[in-house]
Amino acid sequence: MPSPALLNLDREYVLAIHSAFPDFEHNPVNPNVKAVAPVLSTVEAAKRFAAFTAVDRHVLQQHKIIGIGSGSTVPYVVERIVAQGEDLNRDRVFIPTGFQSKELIVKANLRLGDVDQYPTIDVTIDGADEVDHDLNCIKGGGACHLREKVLAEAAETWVIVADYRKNSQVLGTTYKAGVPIEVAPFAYAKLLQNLHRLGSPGAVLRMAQTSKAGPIVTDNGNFVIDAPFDEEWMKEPHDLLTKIKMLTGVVEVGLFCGMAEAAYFGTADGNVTIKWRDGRVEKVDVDKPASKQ
Ligand SMILES: O=C[C@H](O)[C@H](O)[C@H](O)COP(=O)(O)O
Repeated sequence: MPSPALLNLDREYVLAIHSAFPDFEHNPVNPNVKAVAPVLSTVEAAKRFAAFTAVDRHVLQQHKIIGIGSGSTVPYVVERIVAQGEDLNRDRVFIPTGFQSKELIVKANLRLGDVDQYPTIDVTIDGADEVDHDLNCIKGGGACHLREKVLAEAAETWVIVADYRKNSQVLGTTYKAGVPIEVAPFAYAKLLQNLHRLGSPGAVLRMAQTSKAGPIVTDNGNFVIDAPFDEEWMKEPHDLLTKIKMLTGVVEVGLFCGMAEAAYFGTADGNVTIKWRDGRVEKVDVDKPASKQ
């Protein structure tokens, strides 16, 4: 297993540099070489601490089939898994939730598999757009939620990693774009009408932002509708999920309810808050060895 010192060194470095030079960006590859690309802001450092801590606790020696989720925190998950060493990773198979995670797995020289070969996964670690007090999540900001939900269901343990901005009481507090809904393309207009009638007058088809005219198309060839609902709806995400899922033409809804074992949030001060399924909230000081927490 990687040395905790790897994590500690980075934390001290990031905090020291950020207090002295608030605009300084951290190079996680080699802190002494500032020009060599990727750089870490406070938010990026938070994502990395969350990902590292979650991998250390949940991707264990006995785990051989591992799901890799999507989003901006997941590259750090792969970084930490790679740091566990070739001996451990040689016998493992990694299942992606989409194009991004497939690329991460392949580029890290890890063995790629698919969920149709491995319908039971030891552990899947994934990002989220927002997580509520009960570990219900909004996912699908990157349009990956269909595959993500299949891998979440397939996993014996499903764990979320994110930075502090995603940690909420009620879904929709910080992620305002609405509930991502993957839909069959030919059904989108009827579904927009039905969603407006259900209680989301602001529901819209998600359009490509750059380099493509028209709607975004998912890895599965479908469209995505973003449907904002008010707080009363979002307080009961499972009811909302059930209602949306019943609409004909819906492929999958980006509400993940009652699925997570734990959510790891990197905090702005360089530590990690863990919210567990049973309601416990644990603060992890990444400077201290696990035995002293
Ligand atoms: O479809 C995308 C996934 O659900 C992502 O896990 C989610 O959008 C979080 O992504 P990010 O970490 O980039 O905000």
